[in-house]
This record gives sequence, structure tokens and C-alpha cells, in this order.
Amino acid sequence: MFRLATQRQVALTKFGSKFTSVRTLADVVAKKHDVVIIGGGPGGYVAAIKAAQLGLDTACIEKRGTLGGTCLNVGCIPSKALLNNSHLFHQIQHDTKKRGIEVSGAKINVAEFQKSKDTAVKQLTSGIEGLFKKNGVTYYKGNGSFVDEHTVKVDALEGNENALLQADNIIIATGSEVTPFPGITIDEERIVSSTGALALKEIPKKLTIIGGGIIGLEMGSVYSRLGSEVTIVEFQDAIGASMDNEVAKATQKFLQKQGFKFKLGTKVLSGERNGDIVKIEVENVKSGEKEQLESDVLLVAIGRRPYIQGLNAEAVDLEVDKRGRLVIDSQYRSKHPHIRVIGDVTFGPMLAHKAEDEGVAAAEYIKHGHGHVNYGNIPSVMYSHPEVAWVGQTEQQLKEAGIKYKVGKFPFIANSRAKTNNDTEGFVKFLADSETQRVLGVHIIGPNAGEMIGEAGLALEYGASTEDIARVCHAHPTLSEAFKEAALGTFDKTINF
Ligand SMILES: Cc1cc2nc3c(=O)[nH]c(=O)nc-3n(C[C@H](O)[C@H](O)[C@H](O)COP(=O)(O)OP(=O)(O)OC[C@H]3O[C@@H](n4cnc5c(N)ncnc54)[C@H](O)[C@@H]3O)c2cc1C
Ligand SMILES: NC(=O)c1ccc[n+]([C@@H]2O[C@H](COP(=O)([O-])OP(=O)(O)OC[C@H]3O[C@@H](n4cnc5c(N)ncnc54)[C@H](O)[C@@H]3O)[C@@H](O)[C@H]2O)c1
Repeated sequence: MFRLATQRQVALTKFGSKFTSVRTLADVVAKKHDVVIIGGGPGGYVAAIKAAQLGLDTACIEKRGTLGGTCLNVGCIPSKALLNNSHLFHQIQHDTKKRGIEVSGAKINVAEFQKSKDTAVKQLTSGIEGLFKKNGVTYYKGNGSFVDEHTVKVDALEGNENALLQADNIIIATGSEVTPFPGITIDEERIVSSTGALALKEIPKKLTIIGGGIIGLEMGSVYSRLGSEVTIVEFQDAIGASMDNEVAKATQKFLQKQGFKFKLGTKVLSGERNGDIVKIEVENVKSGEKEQLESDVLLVAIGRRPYIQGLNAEAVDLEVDKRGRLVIDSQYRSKHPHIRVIGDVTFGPMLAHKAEDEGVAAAEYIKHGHGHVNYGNIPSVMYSHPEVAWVGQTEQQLKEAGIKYKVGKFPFIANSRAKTNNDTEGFVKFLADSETQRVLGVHIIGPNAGEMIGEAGLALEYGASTEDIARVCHAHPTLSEAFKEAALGTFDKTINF
């Protein structure tokens, strides 16, 4: 603890009125930490725990009131709770009879359905507070903003104390927010973002979704299973954002079988709410044909953008690129080497596990001067049913790079465990270097694809060849035998198909 320098007191008077309510600025005592982290999402909270474990005096500032960021509060966790329970409901309704299980009268109690999700969220977010205590991380509840290059002020949430923090190192992990659609006002009731879509009080009869990316397809899956008529309006000619083209097409097919309607190559011109109805006007990009679509709920899911509001990044003159991302070097350093940036607010895929791994690496850079994230090996998973998961390169990327590759594929219809489970949709697809058989990419549509992709990640990380994988004994009967067979298929004949 030490008294603030006079220069800093002067700087402070320029900022937020809330903070200046802390008696007289001249008397403010700043708290000193080795590391101050702004943002308590997967990037920030993991960085905080790791830094504390490395013996650094660490503080984390979070303004939401709960830890876990977008992912735990309004992202990964609530969406997966809804996906899991809606899948169970759908199975009870449509998938039990052929298994000799007769069930009648299944119905959704929306309030309980939502409560189950909220319980999972609460348990996990409060669990992080427990982890902070266990690891000795100081938690400040409030908005963190720069005063100068080494000073961050905390405008506390009600019931907490404002604070001024002096830090040797600062990690910015302020995440992202929904990208708005110009001219369409989100009210989180009838015109919703993913946040509103996670908390609907009624199941919409018709749900229109702008954006055929991961959020659109996951939230579409939830409500389609609960009985909504789901229409996806996507600007591109394909869904699934960064999926391998063949996988994106197969994904579209199975979703169509589940009742999804797709309007691809379609531009949204305008949209508005009229009472309980939302109308949008769309235009086919090629033909120019226009159409009106009406629904009970419109979900806007056209991506997310970096979030730095309230950070006062200007005070330290941080560089921002055209897409609003904070600019860093390969060690997460901004132009001020002691101010690092991780997670959604900077470069790379907007994924929780990417943010978490950067959190660990940033803490290690601070303590040891080295850290590690392999950006060529970050898995993606879409939690539809069947799941879609991929890691490494797509066919289109390999073609573009002029890399010669071989494809090995194995369908789940030929896998014994998938058969016993009556869950045979999809395939495993390997892309391997045509000379060395080194694994370049793995793309899976199938039950538990999200778990299976971990094996592909290990193979990629250790530079395995497809023969290495095919010679590893995989248990029978398991879905992972399809993984082994697809690897085999890149250099030899598959056994079971
Ligand atoms: C519906 C949905 C589903 C998703 N599902 C998945 C999934 O299944 N798997 C996956 O990997 N990813 C998923 N994501 C993406 C994932 O949520 C993000 O990639 C991840 O949360 C990014 O972590 P982060 O720490 O960078 O940022 P965030 O999680 O956004 O956390 C940033 C935190 O910083 C706080 N903050 C911001 N500014 C300040 C400030 N000035 N002072 C104090 N606090 C501040 C914010 O309140 C926020 O809590 C999903 C996203 C959404 C929206
Ligand atoms: N399971 C997961 O890992 C998971 C789940 C949900 C979200 N997320 C992450 O959250 C982020 C945001 O997800 P998202 O689905 O909003 O973004 P996204 O980038 O995955 O998909 C957005 C889609 O909207 C389309 N689009 C953009 N502008 C459009 C327009 N004007 N009209 C019609 N379509 C338009 C894009 O072509 C794209 O297909 C992503 O980075 C994603 O990785 C991950």
C-alpha cells in the first residue's frame, strides 16, 4: 500500500464521477498488486488463478456481478444446458418408441426448463468465486478503467468499495458483445440476441434467425426440438461459418431433416416488431427477389465484436484495429509491454477454451517470460445433435495453400456402438499430408464429436501420422473406432466399411 503520486491525483480528477465520491482524491490509498486483470470471463478468471498459482499477488476486476463472463453467464453454459434438455425432450417424444420404450404426455414446463439452466449457471459462476478464494485472488466487483499505464480504478458495484489499483502488470480480458444489425432494434423480448434467446418465456411458434453461424444453429436446434418452426437467413451460400465445406453441407442436410428451413445467399433489408409479430424483408442476393418473413421471435446472430467500453483505453493510447480488436504481439503485449490482452477482445477465434489457454500463457509470460498456445490446434464444436467438431485445416484451406493431401472417411452407420445406440448420423473425416500422412485436419459429424475431437487435437499437437493413430488399439465397441478407421482410410483400406 502507498500514497498516490500527485500527478496521478490530477489524472484521476478527469475520470468518472462515481470514483471521485471516494472522499478526497489526495487521501486515496492505492492497493498494489503484481498483476491486475480486467474482466472475469474464461480469459480473465483463468489468467487470475494461474497468476496466483505462480506466486504473483493477483487481482481480478469484474463488473457483471458474477464471474465467468459471457461463457458462463450468457454463452456456452446456459446454451449447453438448453441444448441438452431440449435434446432429451425431443428424444422422449420422437426416439423412444423404436427402442421399445413407451412414453406419453411429455411436455415442456418453460419456467422449470429455464430454472434448470439457471441452476447450472449459478453453481458454476459461484464455483469460480470459490476458486478465487482458494488460490488467493483478490476479487474487485466493479468496472475497471485505466487512469494511467500502471493504475486502474474500480468503480464499484453497489455495496462494494471503489478502489484504486497500482499494478506492475495488467491483463485486459474484457471480451466481446453482440454485433448489432443496423436498423433492427434488439428488445430481448421479440427481437433478441443470444442473451434473450437463452431466456425466452414462451416457445415461439415461428423463430427466424439472422445468421447461420454457431449461435444461430445451436439456438435454432434448441427451439426446433421444442416445436418452433425455425428459419435461418444467411448471407453466405453456406452455413457453419468456418466449417469444412463438405461438413457444412452435411450439417445443413441433417438440420433440414430435423425441420430447419434455410434461406442462404439472402440479405436482410429491414426488420421491425409490430406488437407480438416481427417482420423482416429479405432479398435473394443472386435473383434480387424480395420476400417478407413473419415470426414470433427474431434472433439476430451475425457475430460478436470486441468490447472495450468503459475501459478508458484512450488514457493509455492502446491500438485498436479496423475490427475493433486490441492490437498485440505474439506474447499478448500491447504497445506497453506490461499491458497484455487476451480472449475475445483481441485476435483469434472467439472461443472460451482459446481465451482460457491465453490466460494461462499470459500469466506464464509474466512469471517466466515464455508461454504457449498453438493457434493451429484450437478445436471448434457445435453442440447440435449430432455434434459437429473440427480441428486443424479444412479442405478449402489446404487447396488454397497448395498442400497435397489425402482424405480418409468413415461413416457412423458402419460403427457398431453407433448402431447399438441407434444414433448413426455423420462421419469422421481425416485430412492427411499425402506424402508423410501427418494429420492436417479432422472433421467430425457425429454423436459425441465434441469429446472425440480431443483425440485429434493430441494427434495434431504431437505431429502424429494417420498410421500412428490407426495402429493404436481403440476399445470395442466405441464410437472412437470410427476415428481409428477414418485415419486408416487415408493410407489403406478401412476394415468395416
Ligand atoms: C450464446 C453463446 C454461446 C457460446 N458457446 C460457446 C461454446 O460452447 N464454446 C466456446 O468455446 N465458446 C462459446 N461462446 C463464446 C465464449 O463465450 C467466448 O469466446 C468467451 O466467453 C470469451 O472469453 P473472454 O474472457 O475473452 O470474454 P468474456 O467471457 O466476454 O468475459 C469478459 C468479462 O469482462 C467483463 N468486463 C468487460 N469490461 C470490463 C471492465 N471495464 N471492467 C470490469 N469487467 C469488465 C465483462 O462483464 C465480462 O464478464 C459462446 C458465446 C455465446 C454468446
Ligand atoms: N459452440 C461454440 O463454440 C459456440 C457457440 C456459440 C457461439 N460461439 C462463438 O460466438 C461467436 C459468435 O457466434 P455467431 O454465430 O453470432 O457468429 P458466427 O461468426 O459464427 O456466425 C455469424 C453468421 O452470420 C452470418 N452473417 C453475418 N452478417 C449477416 C447478415 N447481414 N445477414 C445474414 N447473415 C449474416 C455470417 O455469414 C455467419 O455465417 C462466434 O465466434 C462463435 O465461435 C461459439
